Amino acid sequence: MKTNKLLKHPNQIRTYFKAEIPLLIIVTISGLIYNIGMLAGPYFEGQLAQCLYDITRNKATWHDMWILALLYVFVIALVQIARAIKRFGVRRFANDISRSMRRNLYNSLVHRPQETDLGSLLTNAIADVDVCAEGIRKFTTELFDTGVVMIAYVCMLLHYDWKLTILCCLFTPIAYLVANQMKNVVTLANAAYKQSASDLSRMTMDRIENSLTYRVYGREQNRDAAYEKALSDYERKSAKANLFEGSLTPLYDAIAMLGAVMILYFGGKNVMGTGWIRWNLAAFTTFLACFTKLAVKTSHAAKLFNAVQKAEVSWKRIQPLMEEPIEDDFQADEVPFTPVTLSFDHVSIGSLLQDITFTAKPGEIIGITGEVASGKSVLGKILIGEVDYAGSITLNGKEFRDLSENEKISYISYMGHDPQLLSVSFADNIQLGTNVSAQPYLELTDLDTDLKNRSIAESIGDAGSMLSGGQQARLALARTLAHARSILILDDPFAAVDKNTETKVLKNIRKTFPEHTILLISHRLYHFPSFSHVLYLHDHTGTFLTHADMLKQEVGYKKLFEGSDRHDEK
Ligand SMILES: Nc1ncnc2c1ncn2[C@@H]1O[C@H](COP(=O)(O)OP(=O)(O)OP(=O)(O)O)[C@@H](O)[C@H]1O
Repeated sequence: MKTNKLLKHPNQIRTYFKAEIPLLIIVTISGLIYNIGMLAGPYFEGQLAQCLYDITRNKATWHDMWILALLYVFVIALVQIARAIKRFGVRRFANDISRSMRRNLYNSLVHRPQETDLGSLLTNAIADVDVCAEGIRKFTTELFDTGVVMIAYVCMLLHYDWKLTILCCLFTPIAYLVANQMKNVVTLANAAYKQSASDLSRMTMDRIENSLTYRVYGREQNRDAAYEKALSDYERKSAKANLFEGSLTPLYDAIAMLGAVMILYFGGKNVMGTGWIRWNLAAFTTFLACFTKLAVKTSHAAKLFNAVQKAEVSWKRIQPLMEEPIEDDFQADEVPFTPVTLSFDHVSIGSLLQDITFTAKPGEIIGITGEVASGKSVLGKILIGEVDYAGSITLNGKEFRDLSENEKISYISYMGHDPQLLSVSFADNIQLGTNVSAQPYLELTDLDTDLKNRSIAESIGDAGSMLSGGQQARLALARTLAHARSILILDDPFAAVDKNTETKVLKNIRKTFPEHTILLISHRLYHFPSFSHVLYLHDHTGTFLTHADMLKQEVGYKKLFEGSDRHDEK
């Protein structure tokens, strides 16, 4: 049934079935009515044939025939209604499963530590969800349309003549074994065909990409000959693969239908009164019709297993991605501000950084700097739960790793390297669906000057494509500040901003957030002298001092600081 709730235990397939129990009951009932009702076809065909025979012998009338025909139409109509209900139910069931899987998958992916390529992971995972849902739909359909109906047909056959049933059904496993043997040949032919197709497209790409080189070096003729050879190979192999594949079903059907010869012979004897059992014409016709329908169904039985197999492969890929849901209805903006003291105590991140110890108090700005790739950004990402660490990090004495997701969110605001702007207006990018007023933050980040002739309701283009790098950075900063929590982590917020604007914005930040704890990661150190302390990352560790002391003690820091100034003078 349609649900907007995230399912608990999303990594167990039964979870999705459990959520759909009412729908499954409807599918089961309508599926049983439809598939058992399928027996009505052969039964009425037999009765009609018998009735016709009886009319010729004056044992029945055309009126009887009419009644029988009407009854037949009525029963078939009922069966078809059940079929429609079942089909609708199965579709709905598969759609619901697809929706639940997508919701849970999306939820676990957005709460996952940053993946290297989340986009392609999500694309592949969604494709797998589709295969899974389709597999479940096909399995449910085939379970009734093939599984249940086959059992019903076999029961019907056994009821009429069990010896003849065994005899004629013997051909089905033989057909299956032969088809299975053929399958290996078909698989080999298909593999050769796919290989040939891939060789051909590789050669085609090579001809297109390197045509100039081949022409300049006079190798075109040689390439033409090789291409012709690959083309002929492709034609031969594709014809072979198609021929084998196409012959599989007719061969299966031909062997399975040999059972019909048995029915004609032994069933005929039953009608003549010299067989194992006494039959009238109706029994003979019903038995034959039932058998032909069963033979056709058995040739589809493999579908049931194929559907499951395919879905299983996809499920195995997405299962590890399905994590327990995290409900997103938490509103961090509603949590009142509390001044926070942040302490790092002998924190290490693998071999990248060791023994980082410092304390940042409310109202302080800590400048974090270091050489390229020294781990500045990774350090900031610890506090958004993206990076594992050893040692201890406390917020007002509470261990960071013991906080719930929501507690972490309510303490920390983070602005990373990538502005991650949405393709909406200036205002919407800042507000993010909340009631916060955008204008003060545009002023705070000096964006209001840029917006003199524009409206804040104007779109910023695809992910901010209509803004300069500096404007993108300041808009991202405005958004972070509009949702400022106790600790602000700003990773290179002024990378694309000129010095004057940087000075102005920093002054505004100090004024607006006097009690916040701010970690400012930067390559540019103009303002570091005014910061409370500096954390300088070098040689896989960090030194924490005031700017003045750092200048005296760390030559590397001194060079960075002087380099920053010189760079600015240019
Ligand atoms: N979780 C992690 N554990 C260990 N190393 C990591 C982790 N994540 C990234 N790294 C590596 O750490 C190195 C430092 O990355 P980081 O982005 O923190 O550098 P940075 O000091 O911010 O550099 P830049 O000045 O270029 O911005 C990179 O080589 C990166 O591949």
